[in-house]
Amino acid sequence: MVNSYPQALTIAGSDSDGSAGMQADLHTFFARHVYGASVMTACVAGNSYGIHASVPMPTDFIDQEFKDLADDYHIRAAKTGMLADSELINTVVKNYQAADFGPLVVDPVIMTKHGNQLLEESAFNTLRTNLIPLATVLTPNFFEVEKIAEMTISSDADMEKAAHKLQDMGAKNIIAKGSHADPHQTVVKDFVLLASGESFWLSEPYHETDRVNGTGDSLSACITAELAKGTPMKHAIEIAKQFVNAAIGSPIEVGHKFGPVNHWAAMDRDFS
Ligand SMILES: Nc1ncnc2c1ncn2[C@@H]1O[C@H](COP(=O)(O)OP(=O)(O)O)[C@@H](O)[C@H]1O
Ligand SMILES: Cc1ncc(COP(=O)(O)OP(=O)(O)O)c(N)n1
Repeated sequence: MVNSYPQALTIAGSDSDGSAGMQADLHTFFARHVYGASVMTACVAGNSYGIHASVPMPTDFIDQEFKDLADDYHIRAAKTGMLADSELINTVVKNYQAADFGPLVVDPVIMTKHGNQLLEESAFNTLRTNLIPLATVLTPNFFEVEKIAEMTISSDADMEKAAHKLQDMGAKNIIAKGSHADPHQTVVKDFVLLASGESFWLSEPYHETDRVNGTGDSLSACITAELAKGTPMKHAIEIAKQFVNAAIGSPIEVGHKFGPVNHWAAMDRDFS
């Protein structure tokens, strides 16, 4: 007997320490029982202390990666991660539009939580005008909400207003991730605005740990995996929030500083 698994795609940068980027996406797809394919857009060299070098992939190589997958695989959902600059964003937009890869989850990776800039400032407008309108789901973190919506967020009402601004830019569903900068907070809450207009806050317990590399990638990859399985949007987002929380809540010892989340802890859990 040949087993069959839904196929999902990550269009992202490779992170050499395995904690974030494409590697975190593929770990997440595996943990959610989805087959993971990848279009590599860039390579970063780094470890748990940070990122130390980065190179973009040639655009004709990216074209070939898309072509080879489109010719052979049945991708049911895709996500974007690090896209580095305007040229790479436009290459990905062109190829995604030509392919039939299902819903698109856009993680608008601008900067890591440790301050490494992964998208050139000059590409922000291309992100806003060319990629965000294609997003079935947009998953900005607190900093990215402020940057993309061009607003300062200092209250829940600000966050809700910003999410509506992002929807006005063309993204269908938004999960605007809240701040977790305060070590005394007890919960981390994200604002969700669905295409239907329904909106709500999702809360989970705050875990005080340095092992949080790849949280955003794992959240967006989990949404992508669930969409590839056909899980309805609201439930896909709810599962992803619980999945990431479980992965953060049970740290593993990898690296000496800011380590990865633990996908094993979240594997095969029945999130309702
Ligand atoms: N220390 C933490 N405890 C619990 N949840 C967290 C913690 N850090 C991040 N999260 C959650 O992980 C998800 C990814 O968010 P975030 O880390 O802000 O993304 P990014 O990696 O894009 O900066 C969000 O749902 C956020 O609330
Ligand atoms: C290659 C690569 N892509 C993305 C990231 C950032 O990952 P993300 O999960 O959005 O953020 P952190 O939680 O790692 O800050 C990365 N580091 N490398």
